[in-house]
Amino acid sequence: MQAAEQAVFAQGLDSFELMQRAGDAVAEFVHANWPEGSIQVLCGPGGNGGDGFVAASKLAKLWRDVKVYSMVPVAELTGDAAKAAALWGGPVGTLEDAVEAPHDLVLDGLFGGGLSRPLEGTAAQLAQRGGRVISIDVPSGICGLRAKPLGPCFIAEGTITFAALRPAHVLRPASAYCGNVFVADIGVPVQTRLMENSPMLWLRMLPQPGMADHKHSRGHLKVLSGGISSTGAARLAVRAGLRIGAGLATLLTPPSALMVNAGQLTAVMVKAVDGAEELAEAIQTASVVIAGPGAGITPATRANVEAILNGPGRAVLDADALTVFESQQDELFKRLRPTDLLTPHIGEFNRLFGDLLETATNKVEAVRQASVKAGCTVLLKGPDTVIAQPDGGAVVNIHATRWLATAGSGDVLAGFAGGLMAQGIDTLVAASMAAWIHGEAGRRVGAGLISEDLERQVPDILSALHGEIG
Ligand SMILES: NC(=O)C1=CN([C@@H]2O[C@H](COP(=O)(O)OP(=O)(O)OC[C@H]3O[C@@H](n4cnc5c(N)ncnc54)[C@H](OP(=O)(O)O)[C@@H]3O)[C@@H](O)[C@H]2O)[C@@H](O)CC1
Ligand SMILES: [K+]
Repeated sequence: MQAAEQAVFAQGLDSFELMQRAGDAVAEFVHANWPEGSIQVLCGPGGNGGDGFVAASKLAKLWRDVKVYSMVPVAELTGDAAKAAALWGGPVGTLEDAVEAPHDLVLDGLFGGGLSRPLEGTAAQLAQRGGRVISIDVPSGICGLRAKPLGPCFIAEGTITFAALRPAHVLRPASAYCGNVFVADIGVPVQTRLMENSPMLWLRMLPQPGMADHKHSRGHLKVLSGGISSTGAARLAVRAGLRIGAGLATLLTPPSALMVNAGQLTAVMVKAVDGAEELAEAIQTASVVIAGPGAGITPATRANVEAILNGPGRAVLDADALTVFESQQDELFKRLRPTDLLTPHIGEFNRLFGDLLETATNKVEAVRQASVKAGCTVLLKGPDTVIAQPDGGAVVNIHATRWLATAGSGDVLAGFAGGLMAQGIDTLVAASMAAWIHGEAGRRVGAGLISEDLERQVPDILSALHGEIG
């Protein structure tokens, strides 16, 4: 049982009342989205099956052609599931009966939050049968908390869950089995610390200049360039940061790469810095400094990161700025400030945080634990990008496209985050905005995307978002 639900029961709200609300919401979800066809309702032995019985009763009242199959004989059901089964006045078949029975849709109410082991026997056979499935809470066979299948599992077109998303609804591999996920409000006052990224979370905080603003009041982003043969990554980041609204953007470059950088930048300023001491001086006026893209895994990069973390601006550390601390993570962690941001991909994450992805319950927990270790916000890039801050707040971004898996894509993301942070946005919020806008830009470009294309999508995306605000 979810902690929030337990809290509600402690307040005296009846668990069967919740089950009835859940089952009614399931029926409405099914009827609204799959208005035609006969429905085979599969009910398990616990609460998930109870929801199935309630939903079946309601769907029958909506004149739907419903047949119900229960994993255990109704007489053996106990508690709320037994009460729910009593609401259903029609015949109840066995799961074996369901295997060959004709139907158009399956409503999967076999197991939800109480799945404790892989599906076996007829349940496993039904899961692997194929066909159109709508799942209650999670597709049966998926562990909602660990966000992965325990064995055979249903593949749903749609999943309806209650009160709040579970990790399985947004994290791979489980999310791939859920189809479209709908969260029904059943009156549980949830204070979830896990959110799916969406403009709804942050639209009103999206920065836009006021009439009295000028370039100096909109934040100064500084990005550290790599050496002469690896300058492109930092340019991608700095242009992305300027485009997303930082008032000023400066590329800090080794003197040897000054000409190559200066030759390719116009609105972005370019300043030569030779070594960590000069860097420390150059970042005194920075709101945010980005380091890592193209930096190189060298003692110089490490000295530069240390200088940045001693400076006044917030830091966005990516790529080599993370890898350079591979065998001395604590040297990095002790310097990070709570408002800094790390943006590792999975390899960089493992180098910094060891086997957290293996040992934590799920990816969200792994990134939460990483953010506690680091003492700042951590964004783990992937098809399900997870952003977490040390107090447990976490956002998962699934607004993306596979075309974003290309060179330089992460540098642009770091630039978006840094550019938003430079405008004064809270780190977790800025990272969430950046991840969503990055995904949206990728979707707009689609096939053939190269990272240079992403920043060019920003004006239209920002206009659309600001249009929503009015
Ligand atoms: N909590 C609430 O307030 C609300 C909850 N709601 C609903 O309740 C659901 C959670 O209910 P639940 O806790 O009864 O768990 P559920 O998944 O139905 O079944 C557990 C049973 O299955 C058994 N079992 C497990 N794995 C098995 C396997 N592989 N093969 C065979 N058996 C297996 C397990 O047995 P055991 O592990 O003890 O041996 C136990 O008997 C939740 O997902 C939502 O739909 C809504 O009504 C809203 C209000
Ligand atoms: K289910």
